[in-house]
Amino acid sequence: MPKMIGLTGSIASGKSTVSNMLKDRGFTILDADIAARVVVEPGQKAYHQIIETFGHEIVNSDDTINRSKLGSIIFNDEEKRKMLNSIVHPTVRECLNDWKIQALEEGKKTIIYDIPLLYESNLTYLVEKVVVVFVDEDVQLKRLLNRNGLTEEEALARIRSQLPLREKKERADAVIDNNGTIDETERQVNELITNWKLEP
Ligand SMILES: CC(C)(COP(=O)(O)OP(=O)(O)OC[C@H]1O[C@@H](n2cnc3c(N)ncnc32)[C@H](O)[C@@H]1O)[C@@H](O)C(=O)NCCC(=O)NCCS
Ligand SMILES: Nc1ncnc2c1ncn2[C@@H]1O[C@H](COP(=O)(O)OP(=O)(O)OP(=O)(O)O)[C@@H](O)[C@H]1O
Repeated sequence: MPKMIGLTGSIASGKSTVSNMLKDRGFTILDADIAARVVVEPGQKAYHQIIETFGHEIVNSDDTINRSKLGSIIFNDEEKRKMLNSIVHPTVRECLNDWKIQALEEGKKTIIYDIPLLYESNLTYLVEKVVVVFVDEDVQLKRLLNRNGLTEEEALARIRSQLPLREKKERADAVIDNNGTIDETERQVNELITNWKLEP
């Protein structure tokens, strides 16, 4: 049985940065954000449910979901966020499970779940150990503003829609501090691989 590892953090804390480093070293990453994009493509079950719930105004002219519009609705309204989660999350779990089965068939020694809402959605049962990618809130806000072109108010609403990152840090089996340079983060990723004896 391979080692099952959870990789989490909060919005813009650096999960993708760390998971790309792990991918470069040959590790298999099951990415919940990617799964959440696949399951809302036109024709998929969740796609129709989202339109029934949020209306045709969140559909682009090419029939895809307008993620920016849907984001501005759900990050400002907890009830609507819960509605979207209840549509999307079950199909995300199914998608991740299909990918896991494939990775098992391929004989991988380590399977890494990259799940931003690992703690919020009580998914820790999927993994043996959790690593949290941590940044201070001011760094997180600055990086989120730079990356997504949101207003400060929109960025803060996104940060507050998740469990505080310091609480995730307290629950973690290991923490990667991503406040510093990319090189400093890379060094911690290498240490983690050594300490946990991880092999692809
Ligand atoms: C609202 C949507 C359309 C916004 O899309 P957008 O392309 O702008 O963002 P993206 O999907 O890349 O998500 C960026 C980050 O936002 C955070 N986030 C996304 N959804 C949620 C949510 N429901 N609750 C809290 N944080 C969330 C995560 O940290 C994620 O890494 C999209 O995030 C979505 O469909 N969310 C619901 C599914 C979900 O919960 N995904 C998270 C992993 S399962
Ligand atoms: N150590 C670092 N130094 C400078 N910039 C960084 C560092 N780590 C990440 N970034 C930048 O910060 C932003 C957020 O990082 P990343 O996309 O990896 O976070 P994430 O946790 O995957 O985000 P999300 O959950 O929102 O998708 C990106 O623009 C990334 O290039």
